[in-house]
Amino acid sequence: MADRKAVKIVSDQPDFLQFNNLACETAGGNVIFATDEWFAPASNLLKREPPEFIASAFTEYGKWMDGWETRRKRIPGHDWCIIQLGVPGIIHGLDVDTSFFTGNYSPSASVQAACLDESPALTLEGDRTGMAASDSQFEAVAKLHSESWEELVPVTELKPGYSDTCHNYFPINYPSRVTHLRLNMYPDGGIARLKVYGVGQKDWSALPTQDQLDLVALVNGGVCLGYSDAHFGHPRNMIGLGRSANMGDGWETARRLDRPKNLQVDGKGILQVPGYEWAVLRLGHPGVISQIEIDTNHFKGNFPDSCKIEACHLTPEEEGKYVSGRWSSDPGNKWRVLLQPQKLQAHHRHFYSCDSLAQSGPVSHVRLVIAPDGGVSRLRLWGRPTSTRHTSKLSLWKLMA
Ligand SMILES: NC(=O)NC(NC(N)=O)C(=O)[O-]
Repeated sequence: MADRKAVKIVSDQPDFLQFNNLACETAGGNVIFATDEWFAPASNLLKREPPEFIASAFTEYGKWMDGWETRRKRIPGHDWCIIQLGVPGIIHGLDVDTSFFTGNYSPSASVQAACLDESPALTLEGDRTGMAASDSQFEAVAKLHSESWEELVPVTELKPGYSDTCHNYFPINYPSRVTHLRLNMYPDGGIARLKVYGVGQKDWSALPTQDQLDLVALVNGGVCLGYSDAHFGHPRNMIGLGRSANMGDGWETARRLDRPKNLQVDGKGILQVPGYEWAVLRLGHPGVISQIEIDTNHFKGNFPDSCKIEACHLTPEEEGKYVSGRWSSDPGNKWRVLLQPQKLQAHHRHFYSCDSLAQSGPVSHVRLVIAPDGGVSRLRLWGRPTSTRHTSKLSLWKLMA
């Protein structure tokens, strides 16, 4: 399976890679305009799967490439595209990934950001035949919606798409909510993927307080802050849109090596094992949880035997203590059981309503514990936001050993 790739955290990788990809097509990200898409469409930038190279693949336009690739420019100007984020939010870092673009990568790029009320009504078309919109045409349309596009990344040289140079990481320190990005290539060329790492920011004031919603959903500002293991799939996948596409679209740990040689179960049929795995998530807004869904979709020979959920309410300052440095798996004994240990089934949606939940107060963080290991495709925490606002300050992400 192409995207079932081990998430191996290498120490020189930036912390921001742990946040959500707000531009991913599976989160609703969309390219709304590109100056030129001769060799390969800009929508490829937002694909979830890692870039591929197929040596024998050609189209009538040239070599098939898995990314956005424009013509060799023979007229003034440069190429650019506009991306509407699937989830508007605060951006903490970018990866301009040039994988497999070697003799045809874009030598330099810059990125601009805007917070637009709605998508610009771009009727301009970048195509494979004529010349696309000029900068002045674009400005005329975009300025109707935004005073200015802010520079997130100045014009910067990119590295070519060899396996050891393809990731061009840019930490971003920009405190405002972003809805759209403009990616500029100077002057032309190819970029495989644009990953936009950050945390969603929802306008909670517009929401009737009686509404129940999934408080941990990516689109509602949920974010994974720590985990014990993510060998096959990152826990952030659990808060993605809709049901999971495949096993790669979920949280999957490696098999624990401390499993007893002969397994035993207790009276409830739950395996007696010493080890477990965990993931901590911060809700988009503190709230009272009244229904939980744990979906093991696609995990058939590798679903966890059991799970439980703990929860707590932390202020941003308290959170800072646990997240700055290393997230402690036991933040000052603040965890309280929300869902008692439950036996799980393969490839199944498990629903737990208020009667099964052990507490009713407002919570801001949860810890999903699975035993001994395995995969969970989705976690949904349905509830009502409470009036206290959790200002999500930037959480420095660190992995635990
Ligand atoms: N061999 C190539 O990749 N050539 C060209 N690109 C594609 N995709 O065909 C080019 O000129 O950059």
